[in-house]
Amino acid sequence: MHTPSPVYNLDEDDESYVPYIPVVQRRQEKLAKLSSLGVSSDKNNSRKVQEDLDEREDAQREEEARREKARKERTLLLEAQEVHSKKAAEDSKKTAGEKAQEIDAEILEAIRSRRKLASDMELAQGIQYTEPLKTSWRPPRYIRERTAEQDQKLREKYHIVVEGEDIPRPIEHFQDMKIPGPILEYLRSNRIINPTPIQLQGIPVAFSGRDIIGIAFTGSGKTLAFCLPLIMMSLEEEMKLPFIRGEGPVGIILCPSRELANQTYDNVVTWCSALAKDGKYPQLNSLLCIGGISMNEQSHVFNKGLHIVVATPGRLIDMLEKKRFTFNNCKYLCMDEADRMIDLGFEDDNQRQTLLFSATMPKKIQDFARESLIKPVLVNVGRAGAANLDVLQVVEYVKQEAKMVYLLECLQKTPPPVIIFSENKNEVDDIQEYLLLKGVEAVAIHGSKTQEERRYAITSFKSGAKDVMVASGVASKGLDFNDIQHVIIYSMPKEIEDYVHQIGRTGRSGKTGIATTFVNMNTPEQTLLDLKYLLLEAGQKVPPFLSTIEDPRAAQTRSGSITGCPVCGDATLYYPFLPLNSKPFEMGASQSKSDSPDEKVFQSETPISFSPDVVNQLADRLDTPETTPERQSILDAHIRARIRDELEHLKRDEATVRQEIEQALEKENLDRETTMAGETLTSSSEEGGSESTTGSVKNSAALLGDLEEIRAKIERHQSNKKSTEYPEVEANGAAVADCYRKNKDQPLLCVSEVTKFKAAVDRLEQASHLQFHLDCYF
Ligand SMILES: Nc1ncnc2c1ncn2[C@@H]1O[C@H](COP(=O)(O)OP(=O)(O)OP(=O)(O)O)[C@@H](O)[C@H]1O
Repeated sequence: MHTPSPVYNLDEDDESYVPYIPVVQRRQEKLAKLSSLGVSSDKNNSRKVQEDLDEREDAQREEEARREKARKERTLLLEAQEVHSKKAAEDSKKTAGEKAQEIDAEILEAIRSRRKLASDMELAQGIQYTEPLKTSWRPPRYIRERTAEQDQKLREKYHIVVEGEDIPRPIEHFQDMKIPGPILEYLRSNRIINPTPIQLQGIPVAFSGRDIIGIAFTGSGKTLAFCLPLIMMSLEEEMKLPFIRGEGPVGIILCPSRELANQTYDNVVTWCSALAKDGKYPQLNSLLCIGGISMNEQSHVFNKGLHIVVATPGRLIDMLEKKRFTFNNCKYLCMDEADRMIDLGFEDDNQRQTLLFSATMPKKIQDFARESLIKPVLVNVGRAGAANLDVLQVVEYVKQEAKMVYLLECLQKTPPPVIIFSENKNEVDDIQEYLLLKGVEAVAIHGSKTQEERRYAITSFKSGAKDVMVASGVASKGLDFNDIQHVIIYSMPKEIEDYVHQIGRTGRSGKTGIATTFVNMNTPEQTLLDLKYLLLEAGQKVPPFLSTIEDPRAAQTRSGSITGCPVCGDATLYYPFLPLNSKPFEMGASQSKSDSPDEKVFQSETPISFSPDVVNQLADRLDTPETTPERQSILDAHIRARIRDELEHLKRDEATVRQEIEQALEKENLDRETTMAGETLTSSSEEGGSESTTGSVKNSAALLGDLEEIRAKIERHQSNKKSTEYPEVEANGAAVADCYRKNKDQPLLCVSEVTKFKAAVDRLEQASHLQFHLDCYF
């Protein structure tokens, strides 16, 4: 059978025929459609976005232009004010401690980031010198044969403190230092006969090729201590093989100001000329390398070999960059007033001796220097940063608007020459102008004056043609003018080190001088505190407005984080360095008796406490007393005078206390008798009869505790065998103990009497403690 073939009706459904499209294909088509729709909407979107962006860019551009315009219109002053107020707002949120920490961190970071005093070549080649420079100098035999104890005795005699390995011996006479005869003669003709303490230890150290950190007070002869070794080293080199053009320098002395460099250069030239004068020794050539002068003027020096360069950092770096000279032969680098380190980036690989000298040297710089130098010797005459004791320091409160007028009055304290310091250049000009108007022969010097003006000011003042020099900080470091009688600090510098340098322009090389400082509301409190401590340390009078300033850090002392006595660490005592009852110098009528700071301090019942800094300063001071026996005796006299005053006060106090105690006891007995009599008379049950008594007396147990404490103190005081050497203190102690014993069995004292009694004993203990240590050390 035949199966019919399928019939397809092609015509019928032709129109409505929809060919089959697989699902996958359909989905793809749909997706394509959707995505094409999407693209077009994306296109629309992106156009929109682009427009937005353009708009935004335009707005930004406009804003930028507006800001630029505003920036141009704004003065620097406004910007500075803004930055300042922003910083002030930030600062106000910080505590004093945080601020101090920040400053410390900044200093440390600055120091850390500086390279050590090694040359580029040394650093690149990894060369590290570990031994000091070798020199041919040796002290005479009799000095070499001295024992270490003898050396130490000599140092003690001159109050020199040394630190370091294998320290060269001190030498008491210039002749024994093997200094050439012509120089010795020249020094003698200028009344430089015997070395000062910094010289008698510093020069042998430098002659031996050792690195040195030399610290000694202002005007104590540091310049000679570092110039002489360089002259000797140059002489030796020149005598070995004469220098020719392009050779040298042998050494360099870096100074912080042009004026100081000039002065040091003059000294070097004079000493070198004295050396060459009789033809026995060659002429050594020196170059002054400072800003503000044309180096071509010194082309004659460049034409010969160069031995010594005295420079300020900026010009020196400039000269090195221009390769006017190199450090290929440089063996000696000295930084005068080295309380700021600089990095010169030497490019040679010479071994070199480094010397740092200053009257003030922050501990951090000392530490850094010790790390950077090779087996350095620290020669310390007096505490770094301490004021020269030959300067009488007077601090006066003068209102800002009254300063100028008072200045005239102040100038009459001494005859000329007088230096007036101000921190502000405009103020320097104003003061000079005012003085000139008043007929005072005054010159002025500050950083904005031309080199010619600066030179004129210095020379006319030095020669005595002008009586007064008004100066900004520029002239404060190192400048040595003849016999300045009086330094007036018109505006107190912020840094106490600067103050030390400024007052140090007077009282030089053993002479005495006066420094008057104006302070007022504008002086920052921290500066005033530093000043107060410095005055205390130097045994000077502290005016009332300074003595009442509280040290915020003192709270730390009270909280026990700082020990009381810097010598023995007795934490039970606050260490009132001195209650200032003495007047080492009488300064006429500048202060009336009624507002004497001394009384104010003494009246205060709370012991004076000191900041860590001061405690350290005191410790340093006790460890490193002053230089010469004369200075020592001045210091001793001041301190002893104060202690005597303190003891007098104590005695007076004690007598009053005793009298008051007796009166209190009498009153007590009387009250008791009256009460008892009243009780007997009334025979009533009233218990309020003795209320007046019980109200005024302290609980017996507590009182006994107080008395026990007093007794323990007195016993401790008396059992201190060494204190028996001080009969005054001892007698006082005995008197108080007696008073205690007398009242021991009748512990019904008024609370206020006990408090007074305790305070007297405390003060007695402080005084005896103080005297004990001072006597041990001074
Ligand atoms: N051995 C000495 N005997 C007497 N006078 C000296 C002696 N040495 C230096 N002098 C004189 O002492 C004065 C001060 O010296 P110098 O300028 O070197 O002091 P300084 O310690 O560098 O002071 P400053 O810290 O202020 O720079 C100078 O006039 C100097 O001539």
